[in-house]
Amino acid sequence: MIEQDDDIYRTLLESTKAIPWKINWETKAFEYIGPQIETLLGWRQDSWTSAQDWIDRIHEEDREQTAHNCINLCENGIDHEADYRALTADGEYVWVRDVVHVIRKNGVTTDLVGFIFDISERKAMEEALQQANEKLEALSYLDGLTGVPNRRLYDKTLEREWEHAVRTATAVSLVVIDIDHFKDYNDQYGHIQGDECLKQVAEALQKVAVKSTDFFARYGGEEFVLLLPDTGQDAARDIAEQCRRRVLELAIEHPASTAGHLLTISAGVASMIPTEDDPLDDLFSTADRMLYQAKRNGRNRFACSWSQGVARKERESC
Ligand SMILES: Nc1nc2c(ncn2[C@@H]2O[C@H](COP(=O)(O)OP(=O)(O)OP(=O)(O)O)[C@@H](O)[C@H]2O)c(=O)[nH]1
Repeated sequence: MIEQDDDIYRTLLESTKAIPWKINWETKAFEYIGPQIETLLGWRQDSWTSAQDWIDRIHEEDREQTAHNCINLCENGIDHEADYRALTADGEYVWVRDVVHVIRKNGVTTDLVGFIFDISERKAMEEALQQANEKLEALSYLDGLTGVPNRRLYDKTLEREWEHAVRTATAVSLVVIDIDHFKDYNDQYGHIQGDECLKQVAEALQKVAVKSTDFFARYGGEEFVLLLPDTGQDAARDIAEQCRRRVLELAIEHPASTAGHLLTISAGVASMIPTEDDPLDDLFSTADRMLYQAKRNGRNRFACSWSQGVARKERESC
């Protein structure tokens, strides 16, 4: 009767997808492993002789941590699970989950029994999900219309660069750019052509950001920002002038503009060597104030502010 039961248990164990195994903890020898292991990994059932075979067939990157944790937990009599990539006989890897039960006698570990599960499908799904999430995350930092970075990424970048400038006592500059009389452009040509115009302007302005640390973004509406780390007032002024010229060179007709018959931009430039006492908002609010000064003084121009500590110098260019 007992022998018959053994047969039934064996048949049951060997017909499941979970692969049963048993290791003698003292000798570290495999006393049993289900024949399904051959289907999953290609290694013959009788090739699993010792725990070292198991360790050797773990992916190099997972091996040390998996083996170390497992040995530790087994010695302390703690049941556990481990996910790792198992080597197949033809050199591929399959994600598996090992569920380990520790058998102890008088507080000493004697045997381990467990099941190996194929979790490769779930892992593939997790990886696809993670890739989709990363793609979504990247998209969430781009402006849908122009494809350039958006305000969200600008805020993040500004924070990082501001901290860098404070820490290294280096200059940081910001150019805030606004298309002149864009409402009139939309009114004359319609919103769709207005969108096209925004795309063209974004593309032209993005090309001005040549240094790897320069960061260009659409701030919102018809307003763009160019953040220039490690850049003082003279270089920032040159860059603002380049922005103004690049947009003018697009030669987009805008007869309703008071700044000429072509589409133009105005810009405000703020440059500073910030200290810990300066609020982060200072850079934008100063550049924005300079932008409105440029607008007030006739558009198609920029105005600059340079500050270090309490000293502030402002000037206008056209
Ligand atoms: N086509 C289009 N228009 C936009 C978009 N975002 C903002 N605008 C338009 O940009 C215009 C901005 O107008 P205002 O803020 O009055 O400024 P302005 O007409 O450019 O005048 P100044 O800035 O003073 O030179 C508004 O008409 C908005 O509808 C967009 O994504 N597409």
